[in-house]
Amino acid sequence: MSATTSHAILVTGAGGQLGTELQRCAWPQGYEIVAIDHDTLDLRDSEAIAAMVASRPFAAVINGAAYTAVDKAESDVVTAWAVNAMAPAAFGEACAKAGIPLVQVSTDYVFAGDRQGAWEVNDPVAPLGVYGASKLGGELAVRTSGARHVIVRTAWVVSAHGHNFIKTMLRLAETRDTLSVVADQHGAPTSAADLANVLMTITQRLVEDEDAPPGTFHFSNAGSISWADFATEIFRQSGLRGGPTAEVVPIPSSDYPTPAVRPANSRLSHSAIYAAYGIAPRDWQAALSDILDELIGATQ
Ligand SMILES: NC(=O)C1=CN([C@@H]2O[C@H](COP(=O)(O)OP(=O)(O)OC[C@H]3O[C@@H](n4cnc5c(N)ncnc54)[C@H](OP(=O)(O)O)[C@@H]3O)[C@@H](O)[C@H]2O)C=CC1
Ligand SMILES: Cc1cn([C@H]2C[C@H](O)[C@@H](COP(=O)(O)OP(=O)(O)O[C@H]3O[C@@H](C)C(=O)[C@@H](O)[C@H]3O)O2)c(=O)[nH]c1=O
Ligand SMILES: [Mg+2]
Repeated sequence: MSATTSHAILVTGAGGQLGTELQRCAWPQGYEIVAIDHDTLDLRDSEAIAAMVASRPFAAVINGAAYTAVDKAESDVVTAWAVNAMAPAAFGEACAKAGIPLVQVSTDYVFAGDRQGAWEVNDPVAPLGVYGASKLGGELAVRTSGARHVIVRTAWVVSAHGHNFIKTMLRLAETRDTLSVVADQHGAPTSAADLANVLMTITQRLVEDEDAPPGTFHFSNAGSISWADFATEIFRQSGLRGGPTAEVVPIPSSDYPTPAVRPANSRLSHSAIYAAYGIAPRDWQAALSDILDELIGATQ
């Protein structure tokens, strides 16, 4: 730790979308981000998690890692629960012992998506698949761990890095003229960079202000669209940059069978995060534009 560092923040998922962006954030002076990847710490190892948290005087932990392969989780239940539920439990226990706050990230997939309107933080959860259920297990473990904590549920995370819907669409468009995309699942995308900034703000508050509001919050970019709408705008903005384009054919989910069932309504209300932290998201189109600037280059 350098002489000027007073707050070391342990971040998991260093190689993932969120972990990458957390390392790119403009953290305030005095903060040091200790970002660890899968090779450094396997989250299936609860004892290794405890040892890592106790290894130096961290000021907070952000658990940005997760088992995010939604379909694969359906047939890899034990690993999904180990990473998404048991690891947060181990972080909760270790953070409670160390007396430091834990920031956990969760998902819209804890909801069944069977109602209209945006989901509020206290709405009833009823995950449709193993991924959502295991993430809910992680939420419950953190809530009951005794650690001071914030849980941020987000949705449809995208960035210029890692695996995500934008990169999949651009890759498929390289070889196909038309793409069939589901039009009956609604939500809003979330820029991993915007989410990282939100988690930075909340973590800083938790570290510096013991009265910072704990609990569960929702964050995504602003808007309400279907995956087909998202794909259409990806190709419109990609085309403006000379990038790949394809015609999007809207289809029902029944025409795109997958092992895991996805919620029809993933819209997340921002009222709680605004009330507690004054955080209001920008529109998803602006966030998409920044990501395509990075992936393809700025508009000519
Ligand atoms: N992606 C999305 O659309 C959404 C994500 N979220 C949540 O946001 C958070 C961040 O997601 P995102 O950045 O997109 O996820 P990514 O899939 O991009 O990254 C997850 C990271 O977790 C790591 N990881 C997985 N298993 C282990 C393990 N056993 N030990 C150590 N590390 C492991 C992965 O490493 P490796 O690849 O080496 O296994 C990867 O670097 C997660 O909590 C996720 O559940 C919520 C809603 C939507
Ligand atoms: C590639 C493709 C996907 N789809 C559909 C499948 C799915 O319903 C939707 C999005 O595809 P994805 O593979 O990105 O879906 P998925 O991996 O389920 O995305 C989810 O990931 C987890 C980690 C979360 O927490 C969620 O918020 C959500 O972002 O688009 C098509 O209709 N056509 C296509 O060509
Ligand atoms: Mg996926």
